[in-house]
This record gives sequence, C-alpha cells and structure tokens, in this order.
Amino acid sequence: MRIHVVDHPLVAHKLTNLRDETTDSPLFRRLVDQLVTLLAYEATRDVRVGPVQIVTPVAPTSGVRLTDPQPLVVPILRAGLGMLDGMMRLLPTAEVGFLGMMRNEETLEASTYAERLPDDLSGRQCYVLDPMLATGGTLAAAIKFLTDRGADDITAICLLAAPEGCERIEKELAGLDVPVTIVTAAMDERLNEKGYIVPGLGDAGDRLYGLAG
Ligand SMILES: O=P(O)(O)OC[C@H]1O[C@H](OP(=O)(O)OP(=O)(O)O)[C@H](O)[C@@H]1O
Ligand SMILES: O=c1cc[nH]c(=O)[nH]1
Ligand SMILES: [Mg+2]
Repeated sequence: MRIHVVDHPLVAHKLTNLRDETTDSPLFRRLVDQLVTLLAYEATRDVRVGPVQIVTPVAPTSGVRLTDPQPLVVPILRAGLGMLDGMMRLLPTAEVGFLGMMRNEETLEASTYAERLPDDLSGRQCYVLDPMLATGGTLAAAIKFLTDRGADDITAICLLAAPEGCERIEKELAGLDVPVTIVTAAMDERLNEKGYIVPGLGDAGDRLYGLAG
C-alpha cells in the first residue's frame, strides 16, 4: 500500500480553515470541494491515457486521452458525497458508484447499508472518496467490497488519515494482490478514546450536513 501525503501550502491553508471549529457548514462544504480537487490532481497522476491523433487549427499533432473503461469514482456515503463534485470537475467522464457505510460509534465497526456499483470492476481504476480514515474499518471494508467485484487498481482520497487506520488497512489487505494508494492532505497524530482523529476536524458528516440524529 502506498500512502501519499500531499505537501502543498494551499492544501495546508485550506485544511487549517477546514479544521477550525468556527468554520460553518457552507464554508466547510466549499473547502472540502476545493481540497478534493487539489488532492485529485495528485491522485490521478497514474490515470490511464492512450495516444490519439488530433488536428489543431494550425497543424496535426499527437496527444493523449483517457482510455475506456472510464475511471469509477466511489463516494462513501454520507460524508464522501461532499467530495464528489470536486472530483467530477477533474474527471467529468468518470462513472460513479455508491457505497453507504456507517460506523457504529460504540463498537467502531463499519457496516454497509447501501450499494450501487457495477457488477464487474475488473480493469477499472477506482477512486474511493471518504474524508476521514480513522480506525480504517470503513475504508478496509470498502476496498474489500471493490476487490470482491474484481477491482484491481484502487486509490482512496481522504482529507485526513490516522496512523492507526493506515496500519489496520495495511494488515487487512496483506495478501491482497491489488495495488492500493491512499492520498491524503495530512497524517494526523493519533485517534482518541472515541476513535476520533486528533487533532482532526470532528465529525465530517455532521459538519457537512448537520447532525444525523
Ligand atoms: O475509519 P473509520 O473508523 O471507519 O471512520 C471513518 C468513517 O467515519 C465517518 O463516517 P460515519 O460512519 O460517521 O458516517 P457519515 O459519513 O454518514 O457521517 C467517515 O466519513 C468515514 O466513513
Ligand atoms: O475523526 C473522525 C473519525 C471518524 N469520522 C469522522 O467524521 N471523524
Ligand atoms: Mg459521521
């Protein structure tokens, strides 16, 4: 598993504002949108392209275009939905599959409550969107879901990651012969006793959409 922490002053600036507890939901949503576009630029460094011939108004030339099958973007509901528009701005021809997952806040175990994905993901580059990689339970389950469908190339874009969660994913994916890359704006210090990322930004879903009740 490869972990790429994006080191860029604009990312750091926007992340600081995102973390700030005085940032309200409308600004939080805008910052998530802007951050994901910056992270996606790094995350798509290996997106598959193939050569094409075109003619400019001046002369014929060669270039590249994204190849089929188009990449699949998979936001993890609920909070990952806040990252979808920013990702699609960069990859407008991508297809979108959905996974609804929820972490039990007592046991910290993730469960899946919704799924709408293509049946066969072999040969597809999959980009999973989830702002928080905390214990890693949610992302590990999502990656297994995708590999069970044949995905063979997975990149997860997370705004924040915790070292404990990355270690867990590494362990759970040992033996899985699929390249997995995690792209994040920051590797935070640790988890607290409630499984929240420290310093983190609180509950991403609640800050995007309000309390789930
Ligand atoms: O790494 P983990 O310990 O599994 O935690 C991370 C998950 O927790 C949050 O989702 P949550 O369950 O709060 O659902 P929500 O997006 O609907 O708020 C977050 O959006 C991640 O999906
Ligand atoms: O810090 C955390 C951990 C899990 N989910 C969140 O939204 N925030
Ligand atoms: Mg939540």
